[in-house]
Amino acid sequence: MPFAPSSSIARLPPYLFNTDHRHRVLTQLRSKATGLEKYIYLNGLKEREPNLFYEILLANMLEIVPILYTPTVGDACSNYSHIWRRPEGLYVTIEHKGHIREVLRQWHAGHSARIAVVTDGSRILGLGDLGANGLPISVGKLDLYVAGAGIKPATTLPICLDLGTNTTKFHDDPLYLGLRRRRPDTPEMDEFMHEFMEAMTEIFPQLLVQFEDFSTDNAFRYLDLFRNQYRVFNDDIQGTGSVVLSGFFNAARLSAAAAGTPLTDQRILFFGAGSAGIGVAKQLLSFFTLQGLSVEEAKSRIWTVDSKGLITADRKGLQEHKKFFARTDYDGPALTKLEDVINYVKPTALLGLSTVRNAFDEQVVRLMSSLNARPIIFPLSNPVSLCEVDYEDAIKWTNGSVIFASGSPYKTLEYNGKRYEPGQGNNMYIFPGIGLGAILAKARHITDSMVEQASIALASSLTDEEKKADLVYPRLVRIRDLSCQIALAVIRAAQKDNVDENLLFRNLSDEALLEYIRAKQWQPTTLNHHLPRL
Ligand SMILES: NC(=O)c1ccc[n+]([C@@H]2O[C@H](COP(=O)([O-])OP(=O)(O)OC[C@H]3O[C@@H](n4cnc5c(N)ncnc54)[C@H](O)[C@@H]3O)[C@@H](O)[C@H]2O)c1
Ligand SMILES: O=C(O)C[C@H](O)C(=O)O
Ligand SMILES: [Mg+2]
Repeated sequence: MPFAPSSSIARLPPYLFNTDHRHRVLTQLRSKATGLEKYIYLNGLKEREPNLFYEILLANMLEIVPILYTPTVGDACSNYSHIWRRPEGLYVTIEHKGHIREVLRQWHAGHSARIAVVTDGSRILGLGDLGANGLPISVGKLDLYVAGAGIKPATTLPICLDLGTNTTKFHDDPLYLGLRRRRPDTPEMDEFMHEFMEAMTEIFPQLLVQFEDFSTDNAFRYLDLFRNQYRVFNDDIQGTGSVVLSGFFNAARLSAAAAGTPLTDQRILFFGAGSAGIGVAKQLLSFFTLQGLSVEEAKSRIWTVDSKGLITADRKGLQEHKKFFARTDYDGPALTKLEDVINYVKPTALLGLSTVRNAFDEQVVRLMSSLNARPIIFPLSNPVSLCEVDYEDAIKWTNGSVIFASGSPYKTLEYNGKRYEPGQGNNMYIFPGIGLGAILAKARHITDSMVEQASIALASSLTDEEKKADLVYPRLVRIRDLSCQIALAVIRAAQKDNVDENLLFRNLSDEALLEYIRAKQWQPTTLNHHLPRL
């Protein structure tokens, strides 16, 4: 009789227990030729061995976050219909209108979701309307909730709303996974969104909803419509505002050390006036008023530019979200070239949220450098292929004086024998901590002051060593600790605003609450999980 293994253990290679499976996984990952292959490999690993996946992610944040998240997640979205392997999240489609509750109820069986990231795929990073291909954005943000804030994986819910797409090439792609139709008009979409939010709240009463990568008009409209009714926030408006304020605050401190300009005398030029640009401008305005400026004084420190040039109040047909910061004090000929705007404004800080690759060219960067001992230049558009200026060029053209943070990651580099370390001004530093704080406090709403306090907590978290290295953001490897500090600030702000339902925290000291938050963070279990499942 030939030998027949009687138990599954016999299927394991004999020396497996003496090898390090983590090492094997990293070796396999690193052998993949492209970012997209690495992305596919990691998501397969997450499905097969979730504990191992999160353990490896936590131990190798700098290497793995840019694969699961920005910039590679942008490639994953662009190609999602072609690389799709298995269901990874929930699709709610416009055809479900009228029975969204039932769709959510089906998903709910066995799931107790606490945080959902919801996109409608209409403005994925700077890549435009990707329709049903947008799901990986929600999946990637939730990977960071788990890794960065210690939210339990089983309580996360990635959602893509498939309302069609206006990118018609997808309608003709035989592999496209979504509905082949154009997006609905505003009244129909509003009806859908109201039904969706009502159903979400009914089926998942504890749920926090993060809106992600909605096109700008809808991003502002649904935030305004829902923020006082449900537990929601918009990451691109509020998360980005909060994270950029933190970096700006630390950058202003560095620029003040070189030029003596007080924080409230900074002159900030926004290149790009969409959900992100205006979200950041509003956050800065609010911060300036906390520093003692009136709203008018604070507004006078901010200039915005869109594809038509400097935004002025006399421009015809200005979109609603651009009106507040439109300048009333300029009546010359339209300023359409960035260099002309810079010569007029003389900014101390230039923030890019425009999706225009290389918009900060050599002339622009040298001009900023000629105006400032240490120019603040933040090219924040994602992914890296849409970034307004590469780090190396910004260093070279300012002879190393630039204070820099980009939306997508850049590597540390050497220039003239000195080491330079870039900042990454990405909302990934903020949303995990806001979510963690809001969930623990059982906050009914996400208030402005919760978002603002998150920003201040992040800005204040630089260590002495990080300050010495001229950093404007803390190192990403500390994200779990940073998320605890941000969550603490968010909980305290929720208490002040009386939106917290978990009243027990009110009696705890900051030290005790911080300890509690730390203890609540989910950890991948380390027992035996490095063995493949049989
Ligand atoms: N770093 C981060 O954390 C972060 C967060 C959110 C968004 N973003 C990035 O910011 C970018 C913009 O996002 P959004 O939601 O505001 O998009 P959006 O489409 O609403 O805004 C883009 C803005 O740029 C302007 N613009 C376009 N072409 C221009 C040109 N040639 N000159 C000047 N202005 C021009 C548009 O008029 C618009 O005001 C995206 O790339 C997104 O990935 C980054
Ligand atoms: O997703 C990111 O990397 C940041 C931001 O939310 C964006 O839309 O670009
Ligand atoms: Mg986004």
